[in-house]
Amino acid sequence: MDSSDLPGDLAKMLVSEEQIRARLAEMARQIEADYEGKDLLLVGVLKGAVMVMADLARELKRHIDMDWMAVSSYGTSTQSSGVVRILKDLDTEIAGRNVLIVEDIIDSGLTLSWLLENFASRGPASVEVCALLRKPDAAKVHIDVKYAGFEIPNDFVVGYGLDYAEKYRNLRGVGVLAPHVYE
Ligand SMILES: O=P(O)(O)OC[C@H]1O[C@H](OP(=O)(O)OP(=O)(O)O)[C@H](O)[C@@H]1O
Ligand code: HPA
Ligand SMILES: [Mg+2]
Repeated sequence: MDSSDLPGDLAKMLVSEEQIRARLAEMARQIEADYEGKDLLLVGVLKGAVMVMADLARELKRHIDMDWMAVSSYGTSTQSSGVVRILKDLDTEIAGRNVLIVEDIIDSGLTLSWLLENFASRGPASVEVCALLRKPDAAKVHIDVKYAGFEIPNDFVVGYGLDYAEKYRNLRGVGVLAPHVYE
């Protein structure tokens, strides 16, 4: 599906399915090299990170464990509420583990800053972040991202896991949502 399948809803496409696939493959090679010989637990942040997790995990040619945390701060808005709610906690203990948090996007950074603090208190061996998208101009807090896919402008985007009011997550690429949809 591309913007022509959703006339009017997307102002423009930003990152294509093919660009995402190629970038995730590059990131997977880096991750394989950095964690060679080490245990690795991928933690996906539901729901947005479902697509990134599915594609990144299948690119990795090594054993991994997977777990999920569900948090939400956007709800049906295009602005972060600033309040991160845990909807589902991890199923596994992360004490002593090498954790790689897998995210679709770092926007204000509030979700990850909260998650990193939360995880630090559980005594992991290491915690790093892998995010497909990042909006440098929207950052309210600085997040150290070890694996970053694409830097994008400060517009509300949808697709490849990212939603507006739960819709558009199934688009294969990422595009800017046309303002008339939410204004
Ligand atoms: O850097 P931030 O400004 O905190 O924004 C990033 C977070 O916001 C989105 O989640 P959302 O709260 O929309 O939940 P969802 O993944 O279920 O859509 C996205 O998936 C990130 O987790
Ligand atoms: O631009 C965005 N789009 C969808 N969800 C989001 N969550 C944070 N930023 C965004
Ligand atoms: Mg959302």
